[in-house]
Amino acid sequence: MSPRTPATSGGSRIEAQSDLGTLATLKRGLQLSPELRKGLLVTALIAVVATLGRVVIPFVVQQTTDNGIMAEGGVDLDYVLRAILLAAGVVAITSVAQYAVNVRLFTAAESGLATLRLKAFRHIHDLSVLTQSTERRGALVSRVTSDVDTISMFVQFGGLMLLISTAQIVLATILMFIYSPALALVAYLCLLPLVILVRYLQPVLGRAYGLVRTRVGDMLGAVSESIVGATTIRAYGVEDRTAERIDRSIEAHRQSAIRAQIRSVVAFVSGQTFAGITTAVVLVVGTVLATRGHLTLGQLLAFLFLVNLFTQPVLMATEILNELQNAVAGWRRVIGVVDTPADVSDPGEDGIVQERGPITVDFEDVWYAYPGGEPVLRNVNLRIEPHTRVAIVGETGSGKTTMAKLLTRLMDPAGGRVLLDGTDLRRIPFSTLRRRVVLVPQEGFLFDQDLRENIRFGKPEASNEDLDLAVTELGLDAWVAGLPHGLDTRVGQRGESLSAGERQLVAIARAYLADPDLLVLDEATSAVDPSTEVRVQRALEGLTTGRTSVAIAHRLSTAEAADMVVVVDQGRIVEVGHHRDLVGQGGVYSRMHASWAAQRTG
Ligand SMILES: Nc1ncnc2c1ncn2[C@@H]1O[C@H](COP(=O)(O)OP(=O)(O)OP(=O)(O)O)[C@@H](O)[C@H]1O
Repeated sequence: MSPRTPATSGGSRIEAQSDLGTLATLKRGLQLSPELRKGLLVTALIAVVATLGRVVIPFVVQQTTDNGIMAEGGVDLDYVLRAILLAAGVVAITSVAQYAVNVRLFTAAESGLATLRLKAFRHIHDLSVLTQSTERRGALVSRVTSDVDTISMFVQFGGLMLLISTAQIVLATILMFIYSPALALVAYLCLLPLVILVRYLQPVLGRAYGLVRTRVGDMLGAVSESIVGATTIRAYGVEDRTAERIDRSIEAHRQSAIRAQIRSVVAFVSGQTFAGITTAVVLVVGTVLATRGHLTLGQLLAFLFLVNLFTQPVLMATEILNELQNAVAGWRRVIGVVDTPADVSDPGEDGIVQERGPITVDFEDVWYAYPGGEPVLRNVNLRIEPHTRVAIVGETGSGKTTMAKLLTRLMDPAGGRVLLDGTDLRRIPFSTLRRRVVLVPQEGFLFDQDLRENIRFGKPEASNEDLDLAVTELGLDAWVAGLPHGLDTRVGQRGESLSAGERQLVAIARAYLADPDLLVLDEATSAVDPSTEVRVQRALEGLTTGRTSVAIAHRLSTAEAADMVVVVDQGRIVEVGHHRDLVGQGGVYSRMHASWAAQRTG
């Protein structure tokens, strides 16, 4: 990429939904959940058996009427009895078959959708932090929970109905044409408007249900954001405004749901009407044909049953289409996640595995721009030798954190390369990279477990002895001993029962246990009390000693203690050197340092 063209890179957006058509969506959905396809043919065959039973009943009615009740020489009771027994047997077989179809679909649906959930969750983790942040967390959660549920509902109910209905229509049609092609044609003609209506309503319903799914996502997004940000909301007394936002999203969902339901009710009622008309017309035409001798009484009765068998699925079709549209909308949104390309991809086995040891870092003509924005890093060239403590300083928004994100490969540069021991980061497998490079963010995330497990995140296989040793070496033993249950003290959700400074200590201990070759530190800006500050500084000292480290320094005391200070200004490196030398140069750093020193003494 030419350095002169504004470089935009990183984070592909998570699609609100994939733009695949209905059939393509179903195909991709089945591809993602192979369990849904497995054994489908057998299930379809059992469904045919289940339907066969339903079609046999009108046939038995016709036979019983024509050859039993209307038999020449009076009612043939023996014949009627045998026919009833046959019908009972068929009903029993039908029930067993229907049960089997249900269970098979149910099992396939649950297994297939569990796979889909798993794929979606894994993929969300593969996406860069930038891509993830294009969507609110709650909305992402809704994609793997409620959207997948709509698919499940369709596969379990709609799928069954679809299989049975198709078989029912085919078998009923065959029997109708055998009895009377003319009357069968009449029935078909009557139902034609209904088929046209269903085709017209399908896209309308699709759009309506797509909107409902989007609104569910919005609603969950608003609610989860308000829960996560509860402290800030309370602190600024903006509960009313937040409640209004949630009310609005709930109201928008209510309206879209009602609109979709009204459309589906219209579809259902029109279906009912056409079905009624069909039965009436068949009855009238059938009676005329019967009186003229073209149809027996038994055939006419059977026809009425068959018309019912025929209209039922067409009626159900609107409901099945509802569910299908709902499921397709859900599928599209899940596929939108799964098919978002991972912009930061793991080279895996094709990558270059590196041994642990002293590490050299190079930024080679690195450019970066957040999607749609101006470059925030331009032409960055930097070499960091092994065992060097580097402090990156600069005004807020100058691009320091962006450098850290590129260095830990949370994002890839738009231009240029970041190299570890001469190898492009993009060619190093994640497993190697995560072992060699560790980022200590400003606010490390603590899980609702005890301190021990939180620290162990740095190295899951670490023993309790390793943990105790790490705590002692970092000079944290006195602090741990002062906690109610020592290392077994629970930290609460996101570490809320610890102070900001204590959370930093846990993050430092975690990184120490991980023992990386390169440490990237985003220095915390939150103020902590003096005694914790001393502890944090001591622990940081222990953590960075003998290691290559890059600290995004918010306190210039960190820069004073560093081996090398890198000064960033508006996305460019403007000065590099030791604190001592830079202060004397009268440049950006010396001005920053002078104002910082004045603030401290003032
Ligand atoms: N996710 C993002 N999307 C779009 N722009 C971003 C994003 N993150 C940062 N920026 C922009 O990129 C520029 C550099 O940001 P960066 O976080 O690297 O600055 P910084 O020097 O670390 O600032 P600070 O000292 O305040 O942490 C800023 O102008 C910021 O607004």
